[in-house]
Amino acid sequence: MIEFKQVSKKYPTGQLALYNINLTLEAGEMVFITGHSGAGKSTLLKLVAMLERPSKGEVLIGGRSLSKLGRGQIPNYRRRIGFIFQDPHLLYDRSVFDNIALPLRIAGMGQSETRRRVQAALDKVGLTGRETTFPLMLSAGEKQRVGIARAMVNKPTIILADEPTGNLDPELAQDIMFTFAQFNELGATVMIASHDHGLVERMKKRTIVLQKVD
Ligand SMILES: Nc1ncnc2c1ncn2[C@@H]1O[C@H](COP(=O)(O)OP(=O)(O)OP(=O)(O)O)[C@@H](O)[C@H]1O
Repeated sequence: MIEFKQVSKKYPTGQLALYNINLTLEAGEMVFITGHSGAGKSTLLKLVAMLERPSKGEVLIGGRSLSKLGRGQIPNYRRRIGFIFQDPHLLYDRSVFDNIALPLRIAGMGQSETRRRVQAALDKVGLTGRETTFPLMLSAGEKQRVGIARAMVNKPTIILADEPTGNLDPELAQDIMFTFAQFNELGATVMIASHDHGLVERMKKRTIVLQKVD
């Protein structure tokens, strides 16, 4: 479902981030991407999200090369993707509800459907009842959960997470990984970049190790 065919990525600075990557993920799979700092984990995820483009080779989703997507099709494609970063970048002057509702409002969704979807997302990340709370009142783990709910509220078919537990203590980190596993069980394809080897091992999922290109 997600395929990398002989993909290399060189940044305009001349830095080669990925070299000749071949990789196939089945629809509904959950994989971890590990490797040392600078090995290209973030770059790999960015290529799937079309935040970067390959310098060589191609990335295919459902058999279709992303290079064939017209400019007008890119927003629609991105709506199928939930991207979670190490820092959830919440809006601090908006409530938990409004933070999670943001992608739906941007997509022009009506109020009652928005409310229903936000409630469902809150429920999935275990934050029911916190809708009116402001981010400053939340713990680091709760903030990350709000970020996850915001990424999930559009019901993405692909979830990309870049070091989503980097700032969290081990117990919270494990919790967050189980939350991703739950979304995976509901059918989403999940790719998580992490350098926490212990945590990745405990999750017992396929692990792809990237080597730094010299
Ligand atoms: N926008 C950019 N411009 C130039 N070089 C970049 C850019 N982004 C990443 N790189 C370089 O590409 C290589 C791979 O970076 P990337 O962030 O993908 O690795 P990573 O495995 O995610 O690293 P980390 O674990 O430290 O986040 C590194 O050498 C990095 O310096």
